[in-house]
Amino acid sequence: MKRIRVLNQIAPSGLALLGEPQYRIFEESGEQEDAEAILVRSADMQQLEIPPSLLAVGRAGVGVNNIPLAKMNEAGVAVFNAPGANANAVKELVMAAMLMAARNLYPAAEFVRQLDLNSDQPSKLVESGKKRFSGFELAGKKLGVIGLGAIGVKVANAAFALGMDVYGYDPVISVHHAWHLNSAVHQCDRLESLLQKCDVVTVHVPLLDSTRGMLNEERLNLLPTGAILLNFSRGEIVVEEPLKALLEQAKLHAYVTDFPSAGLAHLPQVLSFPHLGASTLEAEEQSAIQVIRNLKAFLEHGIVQDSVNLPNVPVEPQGDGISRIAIVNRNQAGILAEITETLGRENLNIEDMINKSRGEIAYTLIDLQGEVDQTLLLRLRQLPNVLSARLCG
Ligand SMILES: NC(=O)C1=CN([C@@H]2O[C@H](COP(=O)(O)OP(=O)(O)OC[C@H]3O[C@@H](n4cnc5c(N)ncnc54)[C@H](O)[C@@H]3O)[C@@H](O)[C@H]2O)C=CC1
Ligand SMILES: O=C(O)C(=O)COP(=O)(O)O
Repeated sequence: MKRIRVLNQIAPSGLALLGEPQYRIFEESGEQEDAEAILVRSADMQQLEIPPSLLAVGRAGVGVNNIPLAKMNEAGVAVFNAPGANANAVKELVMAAMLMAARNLYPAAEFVRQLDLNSDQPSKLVESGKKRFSGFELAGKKLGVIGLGAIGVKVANAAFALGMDVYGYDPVISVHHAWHLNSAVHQCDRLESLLQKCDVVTVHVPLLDSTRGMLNEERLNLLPTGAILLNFSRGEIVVEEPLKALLEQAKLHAYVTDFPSAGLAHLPQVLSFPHLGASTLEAEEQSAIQVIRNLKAFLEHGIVQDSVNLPNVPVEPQGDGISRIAIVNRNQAGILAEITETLGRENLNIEDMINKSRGEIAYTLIDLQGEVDQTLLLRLRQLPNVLSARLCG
């Protein structure tokens, strides 16, 4: 039985794929030492102790900044996410946010909530108040999309359909996403040129060392007066103090974010949501199902698909009588020879073997004739550059 620890609420339709008797799902931290896999959404795992039994982490969503990736690499633990699974949910919220900000919908609705509609002439109150909330149309305005991945491409295409003139910045765009981007989207080679010209700017990059504080004082100051900034990516991508100053000086029309902060949330030009981007039934189900399928394929057969730290190794298992060993190792010269030598000493005949690397880490999948015992796995784990070794199944 494989034990799966769940750190956040995961869609039941996904968890249903991990049925008994093969799997047992638990939440309590007391049993943590035994978990072979952890399922998580946004719970912070940075300080979590990694149990020696852990083989994999599944993030039912996209962002993995809550997971200590370097620590996972060092422990030979595979980390999976669900690329694209919640992109439509985020796109729809971003479009709603853009419209809310351009048409001042939140303060307008608040105004109506406070009106005395039982008065003699409620329509007079409505009509006299509405001029305070006059907004602008999106059609014909320039939208800048920073990060053209699963979400950015959908936002760019939807904005184009609304009649916006769309600019995109992504120096490392994938071929897959480039194929799906409307060809009318203008390409910006420099972030600065996008910021200078766009009336609305939306950011869709992952939180990495290279993107933390990417929208700093110098860059924020390039935004045209009256611009709207949307951040449904991560709070840390925008530097708060200069943004606050621009909002207080009314140089920006609005900041709409999914990541509320004490320093900004109280400002009238700020509209904050409680990290709602992926909180739809559809996105929650799709994310859970997608990541759990990949997690199962890894635990049961050593197959790697959509991992954020291991290379893709989509090799189906062979027939009966074949044992499969999965090894996560440092990507260093000589390690394969050490592994095959260790197997040779046990007279084990290799049927098939694949080794793929990704940065500092490599993954080796070996199909063998016959039985594999715990002593062999222990010997493999003791090799200096082996991070984890296990028998699949
Ligand atoms: N508010 C919410 O509930 C959600 C927020 N997110 C956030 O949105 C982020 C993006 O999600 P996806 O589009 O699904 O990810 P993705 O991986 O498909 O796209 C990210 C894009 O950013 C680009 N990029 C990376 N560094 C860049 C840089 N320095 N400048 C410009 N572009 C850069 C990449 O090339 C890639 O195309 C996630 O990492 C997460 O932080 C994602 C889902 C839900
Ligand atoms: O997928 C992401 O990156 C998100 O930010 C969504 O987070 P959540 O799964 O709603 O906690």
